[in-house]
Amino acid sequence: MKEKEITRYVLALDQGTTSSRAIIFDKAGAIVSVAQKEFRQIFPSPGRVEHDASEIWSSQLGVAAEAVAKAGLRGTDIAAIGITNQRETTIVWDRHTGKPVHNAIVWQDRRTAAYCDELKAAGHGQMIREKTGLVIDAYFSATKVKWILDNVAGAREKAARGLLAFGTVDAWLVWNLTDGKTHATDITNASRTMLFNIHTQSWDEELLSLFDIPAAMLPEVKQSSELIAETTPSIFSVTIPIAGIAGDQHAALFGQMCTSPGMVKNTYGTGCFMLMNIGEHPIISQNNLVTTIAWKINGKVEYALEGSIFIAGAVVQWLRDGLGIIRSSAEVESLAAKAPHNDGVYLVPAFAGLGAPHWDQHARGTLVGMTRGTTSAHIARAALESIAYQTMEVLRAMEADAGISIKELRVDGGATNNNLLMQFQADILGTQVIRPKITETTAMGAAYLAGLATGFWKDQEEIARQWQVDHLFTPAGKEEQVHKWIRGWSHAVKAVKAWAKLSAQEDAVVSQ
Ligand SMILES: Nc1ncnc2c1ncn2[C@@H]1O[C@H](COP(=O)(O)OP(=O)(O)O)[C@@H](O)[C@H]1O
Ligand SMILES: O=P(O)(O)OC[C@H](O)CO
Repeated sequence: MKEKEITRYVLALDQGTTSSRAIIFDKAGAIVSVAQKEFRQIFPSPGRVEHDASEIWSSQLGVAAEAVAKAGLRGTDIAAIGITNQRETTIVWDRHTGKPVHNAIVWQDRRTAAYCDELKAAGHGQMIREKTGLVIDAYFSATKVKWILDNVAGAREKAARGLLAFGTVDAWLVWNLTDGKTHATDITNASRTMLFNIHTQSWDEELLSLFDIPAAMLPEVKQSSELIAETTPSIFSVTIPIAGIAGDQHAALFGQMCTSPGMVKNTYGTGCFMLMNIGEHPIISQNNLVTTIAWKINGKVEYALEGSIFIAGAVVQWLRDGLGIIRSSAEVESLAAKAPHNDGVYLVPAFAGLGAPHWDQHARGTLVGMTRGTTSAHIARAALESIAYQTMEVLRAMEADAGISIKELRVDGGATNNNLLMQFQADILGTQVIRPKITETTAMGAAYLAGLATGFWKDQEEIARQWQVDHLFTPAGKEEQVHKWIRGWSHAVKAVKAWAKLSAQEDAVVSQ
């Protein structure tokens, strides 16, 4: 008798800034089950953001088990695991005990901003840009690793003796999934550390020496789609191959099937991250974007241009948790709709400085244009619009760098559920905004990368057929009006920068 074919699945672990998620996909690319757990955001002082790395691991492990159980599956049903993660967030742990020596320093954390200013003043910007594709900013991992080595008692000495390991969140998960047997990251995560040369595709000695980081701490760099390790049997009762890893934005680019040069996606989560596939030849941006590795598959590296916006969906969380004018993120849409126009009110949510294309570490959030008639609806609208305006600035920079006009923007992430925001986005861009049926593109990208490596999916053509449109937002703004709105936004950003400059000058005088 012919043996019944066993249906198998791919498990994606999506470790985000605010929650850990696990999603199981079947061969048709459909979601079979999802489990999610939020974890603690730790704000030790203004500008500092930390996570408890043990909580990252325990929440991720918990949701993985929950997703498998919810789908009624066992470990043997999982063909492969793909990992995708919040990027840049830095963890240093003791190789012997497996315990972190400090809380994870999150990508949003600004504690190394002053040191970054020193690096710029000392003229390292050009060299770092050429080698890593990045601009000097506290956002990337290098200065966070240095901070830990400089500030945790005994850490520098232990690191020099090879007793400490550094990793971004993917490496931390791999270490724990393999019970400390594998210390590895993938090339996309490596490309966000500011220690990795994206041209030679190796850790860079000059950068390691500049930041005084011992090479012995670094993980091995793997492709985004290959057999990286196997999980320790105690987790799922069997060993499962970890066969795909990519930073969340790179995974989303893949999950959106932006696999040809010129294709662009924007993810609207805590922050907004726009990536454009630029193919096999890295372009160094002339417009303050960063160049990053999109993925490495079958020995071939492809690159992307990226614009990172630090505060997007987070501005909605601030309306909910900080101002208390909405009870849930979803409520922002109906509140904003009560104000048909912004009536001149602009919110620039530079709570963690401004990312691309401004890169102003000292900028802070600003609300301008209020009158006695301003209501919470105007503020909600201004908050949503700020997400779209910031996206517009990045898209224009990308068009200038690539020398093309972008005709379609594929979108995903939590805030894309907001139709008012998506329509406004299309209006001010004059570009079609396309929301796919499955907006879990990050997890999907990680699943695809893992499934391709193990032969679960045959090739990229097979998975490209699975991508489907849910909604297409067509620009409907009147040109003159749109120009007026955009002018208002530009003035608001100028105000933020002027304020940041004045406060930086004042700080300098006070500290003299
Ligand atoms: N309907 C909505 N309108 C606007 N923002 C929303 C809406 N629903 C969720 N969000 C925002 O989206 C973010 C969550 O999206 P998600 O993709 O899960 O983010 P992350 O992966 O960064 O944790 C939150 O910041 C939340 O405030
Ligand atoms: O966790 P997200 O989705 O907010 O993404 C975080 C980014 O990877 C930071 O660069």
